[in-house]
Formats: sequence, structure tokens, C-alpha cells
Amino acid sequence: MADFHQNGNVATLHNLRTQSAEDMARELTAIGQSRKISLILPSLYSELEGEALPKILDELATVPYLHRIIIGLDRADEDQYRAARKFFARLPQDHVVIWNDSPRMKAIHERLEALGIDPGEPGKGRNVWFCIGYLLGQADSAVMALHDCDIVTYKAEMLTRMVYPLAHPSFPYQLAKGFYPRIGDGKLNGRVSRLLVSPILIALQKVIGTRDYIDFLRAFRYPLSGEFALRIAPLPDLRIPSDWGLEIGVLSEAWRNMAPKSVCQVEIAENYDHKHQPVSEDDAAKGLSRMSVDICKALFRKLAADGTVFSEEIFRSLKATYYRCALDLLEAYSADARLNGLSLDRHREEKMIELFAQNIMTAGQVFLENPAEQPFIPNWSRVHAADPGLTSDMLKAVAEDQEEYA
Ligand SMILES: O=C(O)[C@H](O)COP(=O)(O)O
Repeated sequence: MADFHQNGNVATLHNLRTQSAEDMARELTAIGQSRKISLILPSLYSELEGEALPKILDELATVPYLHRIIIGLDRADEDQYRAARKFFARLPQDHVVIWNDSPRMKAIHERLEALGIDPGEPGKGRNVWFCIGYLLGQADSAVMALHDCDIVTYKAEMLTRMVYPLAHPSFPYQLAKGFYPRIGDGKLNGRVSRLLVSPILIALQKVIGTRDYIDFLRAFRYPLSGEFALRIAPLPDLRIPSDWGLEIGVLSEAWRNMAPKSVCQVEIAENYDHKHQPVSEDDAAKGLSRMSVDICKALFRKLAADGTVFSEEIFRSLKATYYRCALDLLEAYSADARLNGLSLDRHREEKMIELFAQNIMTAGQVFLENPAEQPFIPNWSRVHAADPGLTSDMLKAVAEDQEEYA
């Protein structure tokens, strides 16, 4: 049973198990008549062949209140795009598959490049960015929800609980961020969240002092959750990183652009499990190691943009402080796991902490060496200012892809 604790920074909406998801979905169906709710699914072609996505579609097929589902498809060739169209065809809702690698979408990308507002390397952030552009181009939704495609414990209720506080007219929220515990195979998961994000936020506060931004991030029970919903109004001004810093990037934008009172976090599941990536100790360009570098870079850039001065000495202190804080938290995770009959491999987790400590220095180095790097994808307001016809041409490109490769 959940508690009902509020941290005072961000409203926390718990699941007190007193309201049925079916009742909520019924209400959303009525609300959805006037406030259209759309869902974005950033997907890799490989996820269509995994165990999670087919079950996610079974659940989504039962959702009565969705106006449109926008699937951003990455790393697919022509045959795979056709296969993806068939795969998603069983969704009863209006839906579209954006083939990000199609010649037409590549031409859109080149047009952006020529204008100097290139959305960067392929990645989840860039995929989501194109989907947001498509959604804005359609101009008919009031609420956007987004979740990953690798959730093996997915239930339609997760979406319902996430969307409800944004769609319901009596709530004041613009952003709802999902939270839950991550447990699978008798283990405590969420390795990057537990072993990097929580301790680095504590360490940053010790090294650079109190910052409202860090307080804000620390208020989230699962800052890395890939499940969030936004009202459409703030979307055109959202600047997101193209890489794994997406989740932290969205929270950072919420902190910059929204009143704290308009942000909430919602308990969306009793438990969450997904496809686990390898740590990739030997290659910082892959797996959780890459994710940790991207997250650190996103944090450092936002703090720098808020006036924090970084130097090599600061990153060295941060690394040492982080290491201590992470080991202290590991003690707590280990006790929590034991109390709940879960296993936790302390040796492996300490090794991960050592790797993340090293990656804090790597991210710091990259940050110091590239002060002029454009860290975020330009927002859609900027795209519109630079090329007012681009969004409608993108919608046309997607429609023509659908027709040509039917
Ligand atoms: O949220 C996280 O910490 C990362 O996505 C890794 O999650 P995992 O340890 O559950 O694979």
C-alpha cells in the first residue's frame, strides 16, 4: 500500500487503490470528446520483435479514449517499415508510423540541416522530437502522453493514471511524470536511477551548493522514467536533448518554463520491468555507460545555463563526493532489497558506481572541451520561425510514405 507523502516541491499523486482504472478510463473517454488525447511511442524496429511490444499493443487496443497514436520508427529499412505498418495495423485507434529513415524524412532532415537547426544524431530524443513535430502539425490534440516500447509489465492503467491529471479539467497540471518501483526476476532494478541520478544530485548540492533546479529534480521519485504526459501548449517551446538525456531534459525544461504548481508526478504502476540494457563497462558509447554520460552532460549543461561555473577541479570534487554518496545509498538499497526478499549484487553495483564515477569525469571533460556545442534540439517554435512550411511538408512526407509503401 502506498503512502501519501508530499515533498512540497512537486505534487505527488499516489495510487491509494481506491479508484478503479476502468472508471477513470470511462471519464477520460467523455473528457476526450473535447480535449483530444494522443500517444507518442518512440520505437526501434528491433522492439517489434521483442516480447514487450506485442503485449503493449494488446493493452492499448483496449484503451477507449485515445484520439491518435503516433509511432516514431527508428532503425528500419523499407521492408521493416512495411512490416511495422502491418504490426501496428491491429490498433483500433487512428495511428501513424513515422519512418524516420525514409528518403522523404531524410530530405526533411537535410532541410533542417541546411537551416542550421539540425536535430542531431539518431536517438530516442530525436525520434520523440519528430513525433512532437507531427503532433503539433496535426493541431488537434490537447494532451500528449509518451511511454517506452520495452515495458514487459505494461498495463493500460499506466496510461490512464498518467493522462488523467492532465486531461481532467479540474487539475492544474501541464506535465505529469510517472513513477513506480522497478523490480524484476527477484531483483531491484533501475540501476542508473538508483546508482547515478540519486547520488549525483546529492553530490552536486554538496559541491556547488543549493540550487532550485537540483531541489526540483530531487523531488521526483523516478526522474528517469520514460513515461510522461504534457499538455500541448508548452510543447512548441520544449527543447530536448537528442540522446539519453531526454528524460532529465524534459524535467529541466519543466523547471525552466513552468510553475512548480503545474507539475506533478503520478504513481502509475505497482511494479515496472523492461528490457535491460548491458552496462557496457568497456565502451562508454554504449549501454548504461553511454546513458550515464548523456545524463551527466544534460545536468551539467542545464546548470551551466543557470549560471553555474564548472572547472576541472569541480568535476574532480564531484566525482569523489558522488562516490561516497553512492556507496551510502547502496547501503540503503541493500537493506531495502533484503527486507523485501529481493537480491542485490553489491559487488556488481559497486563496480557500476566506480564506472559512473569515471563517466562523471568523462562527461565533465566533454563539457569543458565543447563549450560552444549546441546541446539541445531546437524547439518547434524555432523551426516554425525558420521554415514555416516545414511542419506541413513533414505531414505530407509521412502521408506519402504511407501511400507508397502500403
Ligand atoms: O532507469 C534506469 O535506471 C535505467 O533505465 C536502467 O534500468 P534497469 O536497471 O532497470 O535496466
